[in-house]
Amino acid sequence: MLEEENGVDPRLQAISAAIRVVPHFPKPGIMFNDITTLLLRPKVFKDVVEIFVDRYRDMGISAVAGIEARGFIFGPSIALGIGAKFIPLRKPKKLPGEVISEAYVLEYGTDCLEMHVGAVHPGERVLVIDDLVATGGTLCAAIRLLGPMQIEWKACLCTCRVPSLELQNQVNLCQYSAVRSLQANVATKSSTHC
Ligand SMILES: O=P(O)(O)OC[C@H]1O[C@H](OP(=O)(O)OP(=O)(O)O)[C@H](O)[C@@H]1O
Ligand SMILES: Nc1ncnc2[nH]cnc12
Repeated sequence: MLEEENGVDPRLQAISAAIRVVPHFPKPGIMFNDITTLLLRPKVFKDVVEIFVDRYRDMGISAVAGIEARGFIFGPSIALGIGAKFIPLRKPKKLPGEVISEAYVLEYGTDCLEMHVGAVHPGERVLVIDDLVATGGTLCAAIRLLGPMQIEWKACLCTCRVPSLELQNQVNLCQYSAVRSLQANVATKSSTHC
């Protein structure tokens, strides 16, 4: 478990500091949170995975769904750490089998997520992983995609939250965690509905 100083996990500061913020990328006005700088620091990268593995192991989670592309960086390690399968939620026209799709609006564009039919079964406990939440549009799309599957439980995890943006209402109703949030601390919101 975590060694804590004043109730705050000391790893969180290092995780927050390792994420580079690049102004005006990919468009003027966007403060881009670049997690590639975190990936260059193996200890910090490992800490991110371990924080989520520690939190979600032994909770009967059978599947981790990672959102392309950056959810593929953290998701598989977390899945292996908790002994779950990994389900890629991919961008359009990448999956060869029968898919279900969900379109969504981003801070700087629009996109769509797809999942193979049969990847998850009713009653499974599923964790959704991405690198960060900005407007929450992507997480909402993942939740909408998984919604009809009648899964028992879902949570959305991210390494950081872009603090200047208001989350879409649906994400505020989701359970999500952000290592870096307004307080540069772990933020967790819970609800049974999304
Ligand atoms: O909360 P939101 O406003 O939806 O934004 C967050 C999403 O945006 C980024 O991905 P992006 O769509 O840029 O794709 P990428 O992972 O392929 O770079 C990020 O990895 C999240 O998936
Ligand atoms: N501000 C941001 N930084 C990094 N990735 C993002 N995806 C959407 N908004 C983003």
